[in-house]
Amino acid sequence: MEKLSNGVKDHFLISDNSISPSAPAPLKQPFVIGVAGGTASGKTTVCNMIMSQLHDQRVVLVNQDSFYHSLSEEKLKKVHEYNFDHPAAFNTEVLLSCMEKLRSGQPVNIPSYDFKIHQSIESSSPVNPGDVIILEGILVLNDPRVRDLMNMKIFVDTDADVRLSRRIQRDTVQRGRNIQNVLEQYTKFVKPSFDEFIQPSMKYADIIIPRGGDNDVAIDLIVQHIRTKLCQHNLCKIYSNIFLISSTFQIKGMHTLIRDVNTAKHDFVFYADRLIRLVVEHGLGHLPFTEKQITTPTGSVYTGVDFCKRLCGVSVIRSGESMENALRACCNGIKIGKILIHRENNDGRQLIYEKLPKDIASRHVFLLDPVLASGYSAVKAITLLLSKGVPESHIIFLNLIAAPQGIHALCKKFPMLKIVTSEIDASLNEDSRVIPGMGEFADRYFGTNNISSKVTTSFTANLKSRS
Ligand SMILES: Nc1ncnc2c1ncn2[C@@H]1O[C@H](COP(=O)(O)OP(=O)(O)O)[C@@H](O)[C@H]1O
Ligand SMILES: Nc1ccn([C@@H]2O[C@H](COP(=O)(O)O)[C@@H](O)[C@H]2O)c(=O)n1
Ligand SMILES: [Mg+2]
Repeated sequence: MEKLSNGVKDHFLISDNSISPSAPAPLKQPFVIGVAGGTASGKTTVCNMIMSQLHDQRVVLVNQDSFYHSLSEEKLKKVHEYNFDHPAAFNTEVLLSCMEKLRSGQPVNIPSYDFKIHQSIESSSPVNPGDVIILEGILVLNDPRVRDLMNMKIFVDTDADVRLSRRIQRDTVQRGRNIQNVLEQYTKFVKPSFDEFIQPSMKYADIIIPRGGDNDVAIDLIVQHIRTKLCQHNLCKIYSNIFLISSTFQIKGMHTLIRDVNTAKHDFVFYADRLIRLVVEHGLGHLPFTEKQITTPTGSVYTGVDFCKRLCGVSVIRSGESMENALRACCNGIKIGKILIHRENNDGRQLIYEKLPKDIASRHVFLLDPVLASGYSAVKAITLLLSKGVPESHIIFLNLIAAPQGIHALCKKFPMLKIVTSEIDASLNEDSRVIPGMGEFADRYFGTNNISSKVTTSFTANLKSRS
């Protein structure tokens, strides 16, 4: 890929939506990285290294420097009294608007800045959006509005003496300064502003890179992480507690069958069971474990792990009951509780019935419901589990299909909860049903398509009389 500053190789058009927990996620969002650090810490060097390793991706580099206010004639006369290291030196409104446009897939005109004349020059060619947007600058982690745009925040942490000596060299060679100017500016503005604004912004970084471009290990790890994130669904980039099983053609094939309106009950059950088993196995992988050593028949010692034993399942009646067999098959003798939640209208939910293990507070709980739609029922179920003393971090919600609306609702309200799902669907329709979805899961699994409402009514009445 050609080296780009404020540019990108190819035009790449994506949906107009921005990532926000309330808006439905578009199909593909660029991954935004912020790279901050003191002057001459090696930010540009680190960005160039990341870009060269991501040569097969469309990467756009945006410099915060491009958004410096141009100095007026009056200010130019007293340039030695101007603080270029203060947040007010930047036109952050324009920076935000350019970043929003790039994030939503629109090309933008980013100004170029000339350090010799302290003026910005309108860039003639538009910058196209990319798969990855890197925003680099001394103060990019200082303003919360700018930080909120980022999926990954990096701080390049290089020793102050090293930075000063590099700055003297760079500014005298490239930026038309003399040593006297550089030292005066450094003492008067650069260092005090570093201490007041830049250094304190380090606490917002996800990754701190000591020694900047010399730190190959850090750069490799960052690139690896970006590659992983680029393959992920947008919602997995936003929330760290949603786990989407990696798609394979087998999984896609099973989804094709269970989603097909013409699939007969027998096949629906067979393929739904296979998918449920995969989700359950994946969910089990999120349990804590302890190291265990055993002796094999050869007399050798094998160091392995011991499964977590304090578990239980809780199925949301009726569809969640379809997942019980898979859980029992994986965890012999596991206790399984039940919850029945009645849907009153689109957003109303009433808890009708609950039967939970008495000691549920001391167990890790697998909450079972094959479809996560609006999330109202799941919120009700999780709230019940929390009221019984189950720690939020001990609840793993297993489902086959999740709608973005349900994911936003749960992940925002319960950040410690884990959700394991096999596919994330596009949206909900006006009846709050998942689309494309697979229709009424319980009816298709239990073969109650025609008698569903009668069964549910009598079943609900029966359970009410039991409780
Ligand atoms: N690891 C390094 N070793 C030696 N010189 C470096 C190193 N990293 C950066 N430099 C030099 O230091 C100066 C500032 O680096 P740069 O990456 O532009 O910093 P920043 O973007 O943080 O101001 C440049 O002249 C660059 O070539
Ligand atoms: N006209 C200007 C504008 C900025 N500076 C200095 O540049 C530094 C930021 O750029 P880095 O590449 O070092 O991150 C900043 O510390 C300003 O002091 C300038 O000297 N003249
Ligand atoms: Mg730079």
